[in-house]
Amino acid sequence: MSSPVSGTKPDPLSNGTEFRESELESERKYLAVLYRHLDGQRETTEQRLREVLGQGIGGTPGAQVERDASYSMYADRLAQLRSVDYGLCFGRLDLTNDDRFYVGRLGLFDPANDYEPLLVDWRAPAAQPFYTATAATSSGVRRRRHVKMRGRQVTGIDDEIFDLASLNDADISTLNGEGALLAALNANRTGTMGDIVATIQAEQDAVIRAHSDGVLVVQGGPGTGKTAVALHRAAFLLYTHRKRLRKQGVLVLGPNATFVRYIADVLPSLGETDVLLSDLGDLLPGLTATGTESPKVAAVKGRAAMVGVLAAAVRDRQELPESMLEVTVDSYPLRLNRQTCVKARDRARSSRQPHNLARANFARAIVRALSDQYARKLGDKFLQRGDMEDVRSELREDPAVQAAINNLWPLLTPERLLTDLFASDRRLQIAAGRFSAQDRALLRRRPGSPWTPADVPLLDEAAELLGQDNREAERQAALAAAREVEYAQGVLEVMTPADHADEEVLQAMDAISAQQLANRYSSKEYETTAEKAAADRQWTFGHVIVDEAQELSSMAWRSLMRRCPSRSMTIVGDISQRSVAAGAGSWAEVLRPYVRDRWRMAELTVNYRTPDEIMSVAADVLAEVSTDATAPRSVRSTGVPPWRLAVSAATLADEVARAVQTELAAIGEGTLAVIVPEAQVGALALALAQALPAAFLAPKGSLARAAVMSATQSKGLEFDAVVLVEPQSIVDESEYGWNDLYVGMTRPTQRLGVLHSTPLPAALAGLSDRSLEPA
Ligand SMILES: Nc1ncnc2c1ncn2[C@@H]1O[C@H](COP(=O)(O)OP(=O)(O)OP(=O)(O)O)[C@@H](O)[C@H]1O
Repeated sequence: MSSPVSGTKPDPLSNGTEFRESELESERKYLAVLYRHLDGQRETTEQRLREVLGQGIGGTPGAQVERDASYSMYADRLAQLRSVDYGLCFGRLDLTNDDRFYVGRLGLFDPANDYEPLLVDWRAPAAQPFYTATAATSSGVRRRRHVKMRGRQVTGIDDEIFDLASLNDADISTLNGEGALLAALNANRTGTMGDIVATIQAEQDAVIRAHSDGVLVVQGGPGTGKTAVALHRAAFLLYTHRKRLRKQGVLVLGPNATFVRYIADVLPSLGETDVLLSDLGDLLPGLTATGTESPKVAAVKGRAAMVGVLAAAVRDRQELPESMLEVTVDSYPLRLNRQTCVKARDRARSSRQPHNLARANFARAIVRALSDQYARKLGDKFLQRGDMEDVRSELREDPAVQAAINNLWPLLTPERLLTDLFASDRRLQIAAGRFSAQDRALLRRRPGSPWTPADVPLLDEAAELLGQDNREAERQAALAAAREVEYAQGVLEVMTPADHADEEVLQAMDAISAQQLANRYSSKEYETTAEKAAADRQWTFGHVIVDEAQELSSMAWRSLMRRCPSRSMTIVGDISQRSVAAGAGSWAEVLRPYVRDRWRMAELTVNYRTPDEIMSVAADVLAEVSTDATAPRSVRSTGVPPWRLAVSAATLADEVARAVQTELAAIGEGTLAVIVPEAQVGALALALAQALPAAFLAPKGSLARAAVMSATQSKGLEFDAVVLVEPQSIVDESEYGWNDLYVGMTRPTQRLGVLHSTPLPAALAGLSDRSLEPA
């Protein structure tokens, strides 16, 4: 087995049991000290938080701001202190200059001893050698120790000694550099991703700690830790640039809601709770895109040319009357001819403002034209200077005038624009005339049907083109704020009964104004940056991380880039795992419109998930995807060959159920996926839920041990065992069928079995034939 983990092997002849025991004992004592400090800090922080919350309300606005800042500081610190209990400390570095320090999930200092560091945060520069030291470049490290914990108990230690000359027999008894990594990789999966903070490898560490300027692309095959690295990078950047990023926020974008749920625990386990995790379908505030559609439709919606289509669709809504439009005001018939409307429209368009904002210019020109006529009807020689302004404002409010303006230049929401466009052949013909009739037909959508993830970048683009007239929203917000103050006034009056109006006694009214009380209880005061960002479509983030980035369409990239004008981005993906036509053909092609060639790339080359036996067959499938691509090197082997079994179509569901049972028994506690052609997901999910309810159905709130899904749905996830069904159909089902098969085959951490009723693709010849095995 080859491994990127450095270190020397234990000498089986040495017997350093005593040394090992005494080292274990001393680590237990040290960890007990760390937990005492952790508990102490929790208590102090809880106390401070209670004090802030219990502080007399009121004071100057400055004091209030200060109190709110203290509140969020203590609340964040408490969340962090509570999140690190599990695996608080996982390593120790002994340096050649005899210094020693412990590495863990957060930094702890000893206030009684001049704030000496007791535990170094894994993200601090001092901790880096814990991840990067090798025998060749030891960076002054003599020993790297992995401390294994269960709950708060130290259960073991593994050492690597880099200064081989100093190695003694006792040292040898604690040696086993790869132990921690292999234990982590061999462990059964739980269904949600865990952090890898104790075992980050050197090539991953380089990506995690890379500087945050500009665009960094992280390309790596399946299982190379791209997702893990992306999440740890978010934690690292928040630690290193906390002030800036806390204010601006960090966005982590995943491919779908299942994936976002799968990774949701990692950052909190690292003490970071203020990162916005989202998928494309959830990127617009107030809208969840739950609809599904064929990849062909998504591909058309994802084209860069949709920018022009939407711009044309907006222009199409800035209409002109055929010849003459009659508007009756106060029973006077007023007329708008086409020429007047053309002028008003040109003037509004030349303001270069978005549609909804430019509407005011259009309305002004129309009202002016109508009021001139109206004044003439009234007899303008009787009008005084200044009367004209009154006439205009009267006309502006007149329902007939408003209806005329609305017809010619309607206020539009993004949803309205897209609904109308996709519901009408005529509108589509006007806006998307350059698309083929077939592609235009793919864009047709029944009004009211749910929005899909591919609609989201279009709605976002539409929102940009339309702009938002915030005046009404601001008016409503001011009204709501006034209502809050009024309510607070009422509360204060109740707290200050009239018959106790003793001047000497401090009453609530003296301590706080209604305005302050209203602010104090407005929930917005305590919103986190992630919450604020999630609620604001126009929020721009300090750093954006995109996972499975090969799946994003041109339109999705536009939406994303809009959210990150600084272009401080980490883009993580694998071109070979692309499964949609709208996705990326190459990173250069995707990034050129935004940063030209000013981006850098890091590659991850070691597969920590898929065992060597499975990966060598998957590599033959990868050769069908691309002759240039190289499969990542597996870090471990299991000795279990992946298998295949030919079955008849009639018995397929029964055979799959049987295979699932055998595989579940083989993996003990772990998780299993049945990966099937898209068209068979529904039928097989039903059959398996009936045949094996205990495995496929979970009580509410917990995860089932086994699930049926398509290869595309399995992207980014992993399972201890995978039963893959009808690989040839998976290949045939889509333009990117080989990519999908490659994704499906690289999901297992332990075992893979393939069942087929149609002939196997030749690339799977490396599977061992289970039907030849003795029963
Ligand atoms: N240094 C490490 N120590 C322990 N586990 C690791 C390490 N690096 C990666 N892993 C584990 O390997 C598995 C694969 O990692 P991850 O899902 O991040 O890979 P990926 O490159 O995103 O894969 P894919 O592209 O196939 O979705 C995860 O279980 C992850 O926790």
